[in-house]
Amino acid sequence: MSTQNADTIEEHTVLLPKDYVQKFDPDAYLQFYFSKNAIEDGTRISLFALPVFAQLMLQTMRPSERETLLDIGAGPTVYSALCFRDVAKRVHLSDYVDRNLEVLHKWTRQEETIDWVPTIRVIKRTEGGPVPTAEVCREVEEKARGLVKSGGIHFADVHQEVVVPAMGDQLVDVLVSIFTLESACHTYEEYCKCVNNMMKHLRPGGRFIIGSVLEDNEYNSGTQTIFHLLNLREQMILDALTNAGLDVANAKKYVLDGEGVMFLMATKLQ
Ligand SMILES: C[S@@+](CC[C@H](N)C(=O)[O-])C[C@H]1O[C@@H](n2cnc3c(N)ncnc32)[C@H](O)[C@@H]1O
Repeated sequence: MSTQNADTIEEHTVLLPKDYVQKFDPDAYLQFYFSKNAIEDGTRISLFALPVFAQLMLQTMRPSERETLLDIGAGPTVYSALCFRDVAKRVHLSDYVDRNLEVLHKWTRQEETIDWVPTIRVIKRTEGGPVPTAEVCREVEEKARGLVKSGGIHFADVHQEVVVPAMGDQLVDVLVSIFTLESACHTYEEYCKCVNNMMKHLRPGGRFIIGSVLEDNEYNSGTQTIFHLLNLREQMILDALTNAGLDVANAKKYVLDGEGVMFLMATKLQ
């Protein structure tokens, strides 16, 4: 996700975790990562890993064990709801930035946001089967939208003891967080604390799914707005998850070296 190369090192401002509320632009982010061109140009590793995890959950958990899913730091994106539409009955999307939550609300009202069909096509390709028709894509999106309407759209702050206050005492069966903690944290100590905070929303025996950037210092959130990332080695993430009570030894993990990302699904120990 770095924007520098050796020949053209340019001075640029790197925004910090505290700048998300002021400076994160949901439209620029969606355009940069989820527009038709962006989806067709690059591999979205998440759209490969999440459907694989979804399939695994369908095979290993009874329907009654996977009713609720919470995505922490979803930003303006709905791809977790799209990927896990057959896994859960209720999907809760949450984020720190009100503008992101507004975009999610717009999507539930079927108002114009980004066109999710290119993303749905990639998800369907990962799931296998024929190239989906426009009607199939519409059904996938409608199902995901229904799940989010049954769940909710909530404020989240990973730095708080109670990350998503709107969840109250309700523990979820599946907790998802993609590219959020390394964006929200300055130090590894903070990171470990935030993992512990998040994990309080997951029931023992439930699944935690994390997507993380590895060993990078910054990323482009669209229109050359560069945000800081906490530089994490894989082992640092595994240690934080182990200490937070996850069964890391038996986790399902994808590390894509060329891409500098890791996706992992682990069970919360009883
Ligand atoms: C790189 S984006 C990832 C968005 C989405 N999960 C995805 O995969 O495209 C990082 C997200 O972290 C959110 N974030 C930043 N600080 C946060 C905090 N303290 N608590 C929760 N989320 C936060 C931002 O608002 C932003 O949506």
